[in-house]
Amino acid sequence: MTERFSFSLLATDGRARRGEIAMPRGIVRTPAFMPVGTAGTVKAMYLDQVRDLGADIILGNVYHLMLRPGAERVARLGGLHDFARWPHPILTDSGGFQVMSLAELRKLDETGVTFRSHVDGSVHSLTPERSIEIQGLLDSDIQMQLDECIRLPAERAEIERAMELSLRWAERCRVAFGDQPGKAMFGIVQGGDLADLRQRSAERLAAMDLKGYAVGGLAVGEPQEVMLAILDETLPVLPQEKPRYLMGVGTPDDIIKSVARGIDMFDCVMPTRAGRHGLAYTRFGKINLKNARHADDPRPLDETSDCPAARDYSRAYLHHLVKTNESLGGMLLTWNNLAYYQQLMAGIRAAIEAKRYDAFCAEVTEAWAKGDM
Ligand SMILES: CNc1nc2c(CC[C@H]3O[C@H](OC)[C@H](OC)[C@@H](OC)[C@@H]3OC)c3nc(N)[nH]c(=O)c3cc2[nH]1
Repeated sequence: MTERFSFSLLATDGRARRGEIAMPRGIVRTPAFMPVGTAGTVKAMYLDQVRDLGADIILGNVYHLMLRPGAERVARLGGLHDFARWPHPILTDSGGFQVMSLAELRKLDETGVTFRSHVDGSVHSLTPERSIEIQGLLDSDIQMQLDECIRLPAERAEIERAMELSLRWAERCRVAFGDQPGKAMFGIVQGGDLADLRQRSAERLAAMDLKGYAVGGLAVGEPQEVMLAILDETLPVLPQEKPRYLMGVGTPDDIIKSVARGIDMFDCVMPTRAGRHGLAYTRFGKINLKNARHADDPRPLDETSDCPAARDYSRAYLHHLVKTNESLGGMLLTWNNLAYYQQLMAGIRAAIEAKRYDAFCAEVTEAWAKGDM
């Protein structure tokens, strides 16, 4: 067991990287998909199941947890790991994105952001220092800086203002985080869709010598090719020996294309949220179990899978559960979807080790296109 946070590159294949993040609570195999555990729970899953699927790390969220049950209360109860019974690594987002997307009546200035809770209208404020303090109270292993993620399209002046503010907040978070050898604080690259601002943001964050870097401001509705072009411009400026985390991404296709450009970590609500809405992610692409064509189909989603939700239940039964809005429908499809995402990540890691990543991408893309009619 290691006392220090460290990242090691084990293999590369082109710009794709196979690595490991080591910290006191465990090892994260990269490229990694991090199930979203917003309020200390991966919705519709037992965390033992999440672990059994191969997840090395899950996400938590300052915004949700500071509102309910409150960061000081979680700290009094032993921190998020004890509270949620997840003894492995946890990464927490800083709350900035959620304030901009969920809260009402918010005011943002140099000091931070003041907002009304979307839950009960109570007024709260988040500064860089308070966000890091909350993440410390949660005992989070990887803490994100407070940043301002703006919606695209936006004027250059607005993108530059938010990017520069996020850089000043990164420095304040770095000071507030201090020296915690077993934990990490990641900076978040902003700069919208403007290559020169993205590179300036990445260079200034790289100069802060942080333990890892996220690429933010993406997966906010822009076309995939715009996202990938921004990665092509931004990643070469970030240090090769530090982990890179693409926030909020994405579909299986987003993931394989972003790994090819040098991303190590991903998070996305898609597999869990889609599962609750009747959508299954499989080796054959997406299957919408609401569709009547499944009503008499005795086949499981994927008889070759080692996940019971994919292997042991007929599509007819899953269709029935989804149509009758039974809780078990969302539970089984979430289980299936997270299993598929972790199987995809395991395949990605093995392909990079075997230096056959391009062939792997061609194989999975062909299988998605062929479907399973
Ligand atoms: C979807 N596209 C997407 N998500 C971005 C998140 C939030 C990730 C966040 O996205 C949900 O919150 C809303 C998740 O909860 C539902 C959070 O999980 C705990 C997750 O935290 C890492 C970003 N967070 C920050 N701090 N900065 C960003 O620029 C940014 C960009 C994102 N794009």
